[in-house]
Amino acid sequence: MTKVKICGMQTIEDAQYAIDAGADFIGFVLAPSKRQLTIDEMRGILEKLDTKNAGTVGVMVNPSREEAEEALETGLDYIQFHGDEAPAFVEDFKDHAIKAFPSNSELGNSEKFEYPSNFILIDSPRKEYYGGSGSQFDWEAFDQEGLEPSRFALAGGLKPENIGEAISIFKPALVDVSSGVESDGKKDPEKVSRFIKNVKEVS
Ligand SMILES: O=C(O)c1ccccc1NCC(=O)[C@H](O)[C@H](O)COP(=O)(O)O
Repeated sequence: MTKVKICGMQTIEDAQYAIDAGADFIGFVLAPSKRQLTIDEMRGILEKLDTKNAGTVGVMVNPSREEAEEALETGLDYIQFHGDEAPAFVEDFKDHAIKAFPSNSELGNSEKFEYPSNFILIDSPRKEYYGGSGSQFDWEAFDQEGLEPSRFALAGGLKPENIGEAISIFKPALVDVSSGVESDGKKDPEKVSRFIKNVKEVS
């Protein structure tokens, strides 16, 4: 079954709602973003959250080794490396790593899959920030050759209305959403529930 990550959590209530609605992973953005949290703010949420049914992910862009280690020390399960991190850097966080690439990355799929990470996430091209744009990339033009299905994660403009089609095209192991489950810039419980329900229905 396709797993679901709901990203861009900013409050305990939103994070707990997503977990209780069936999210497999919840994400906190620790990089420049309209959703950015400090490590201390994220720690404050994690301390109060019942996370036994979901993995927790901190999204970082080109962090130093010390910053990534500090984030993991809060009890996070994974760091999502959303910048231009090298394979050797990600290797040091093996078993706790998701590596993201924009769909227009110059790296071939086999080079991406050489990264020693739990998931390889394909997101839309970068805009103002490195992720969370809410834009869908050209699914038909994207070459899936070389993608390793058990580690392939899909993001970029996903929403309750298009997630069924996305799963039928890509058959990803994980789907990741932020903007598509928001209204007026805040997580919308109805959209979060509908997104998760639609994923479970088709996978
Ligand atoms: O969400 C952000 O604001 C963000 C900013 C900088 C780097 C990464 C960011 N998000 C990472 C995610 O995992 C998002 O879920 C992913 O980019 C998809 O976002 P969306 O297109 O809004 O669903």
